[in-house]
Amino acid sequence: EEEDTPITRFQQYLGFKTAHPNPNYTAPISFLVDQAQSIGLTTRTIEYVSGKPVLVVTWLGSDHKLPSILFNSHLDSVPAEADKWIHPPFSAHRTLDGLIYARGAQDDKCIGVQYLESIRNLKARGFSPLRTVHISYVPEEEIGGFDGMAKFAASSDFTELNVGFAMDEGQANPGDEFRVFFADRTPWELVIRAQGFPGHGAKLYDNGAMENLMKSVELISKFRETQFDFVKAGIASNSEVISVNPVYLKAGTPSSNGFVMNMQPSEAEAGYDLRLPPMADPDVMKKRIAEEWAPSVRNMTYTIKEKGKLRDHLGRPIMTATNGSNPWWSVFKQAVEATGGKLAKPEILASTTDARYIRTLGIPLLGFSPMINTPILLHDHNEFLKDTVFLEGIEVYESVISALSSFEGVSDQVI
Ligand SMILES: CSCC[C@H](NC=O)C(=O)O
Ligand SMILES: [Zn+2]
Ligand SMILES: [Zn+2]
Repeated sequence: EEEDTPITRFQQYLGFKTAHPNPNYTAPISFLVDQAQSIGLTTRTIEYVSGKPVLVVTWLGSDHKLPSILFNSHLDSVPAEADKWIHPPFSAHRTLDGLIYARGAQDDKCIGVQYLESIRNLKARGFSPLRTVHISYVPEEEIGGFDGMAKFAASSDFTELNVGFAMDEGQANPGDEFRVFFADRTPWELVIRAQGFPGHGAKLYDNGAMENLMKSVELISKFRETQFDFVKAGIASNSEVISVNPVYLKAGTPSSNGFVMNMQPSEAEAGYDLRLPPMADPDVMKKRIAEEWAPSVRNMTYTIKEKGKLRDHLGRPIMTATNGSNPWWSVFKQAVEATGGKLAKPEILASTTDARYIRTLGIPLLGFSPMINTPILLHDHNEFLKDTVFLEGIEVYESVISALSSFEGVSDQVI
């Protein structure tokens, strides 16, 4: 006889092969639709880009005029190198001590199932929400969300949801406090290119392309070091500084067995992953790139692809307040504390999620994945989540969803 419990349902969801570059979106969506309908929730699937569906699950509140609450998660996962895992990454194998191994166990299939399981329990207890609760399942987050949340957030469907407050994924904590995130860093893809005189490999001369590029590489490494030093000295956390990491180098004259070794090439380029915290000044960064990292006097050019915005339409850094000015913050905080949980100091997320598309609309959003006493394994080999941690997360969401959806708002504001 097949068991059907929150854990086996989690394992089922983890079994779908949702890794890039060919994520299966149909199977997990039909599973989620079945789950949602069995709980008595309505579902709607929308394709803004063909083959890349967005699922919206809805639990209607008693007051349709009040703004709704949205819980988001992504359907897709990063790839996994199966031969480097102790259990196959889509087997969702559960060890005797309760560790469930799967790509996506932490990032972020846990919350996708916990949202539904907590509503199942709230319904069973007879709870009914004042505000409407929506859960969204979006594709393509791991590759930037451009064909997923970016399109959804820009749609009239999204506007019609009338979202007043939203939650999205966060990260695990090896310690015993729940982490919560009020902003994401913004990614820039930076490519710097150098041109220079070609010449014999034996010749010493100025203005070779490689030489020009290497000067920039050194300058960028120095800047990277100054930022990293703030972290090492404990002055800032990883996500509060600007990170710049080289991700590829491209140069050389190809030959049949590698590269021609006695030619200095006329072109060379390097690619960087750059992340800026919301307070960073994008213009200062651009000036540094133009004047120091890729100056035309050294025959250099560059391209920056900004994969998100740092400022909203009023020029304010895109972040959610975690103080008295944001009433949702205290509702959330109290709901977590009501379960006996402790919240860590709110943080900026070092990486980037779909949360940025929602915050950009001016909607307050907190990143949160209730996983304490858990090593941070997202994008790593042997990603796992302990069964008891998963189950405790359901209880945390019961408290969070019931509190947020019951929040009447503050007297003179419709929030
Ligand atoms: C260009 S946005 C990239 C989004 C991606 N998100 C998860 O890892 C990240 O690299 O942070
Ligand atoms: Zn994620
Ligand atoms: Zn991820």
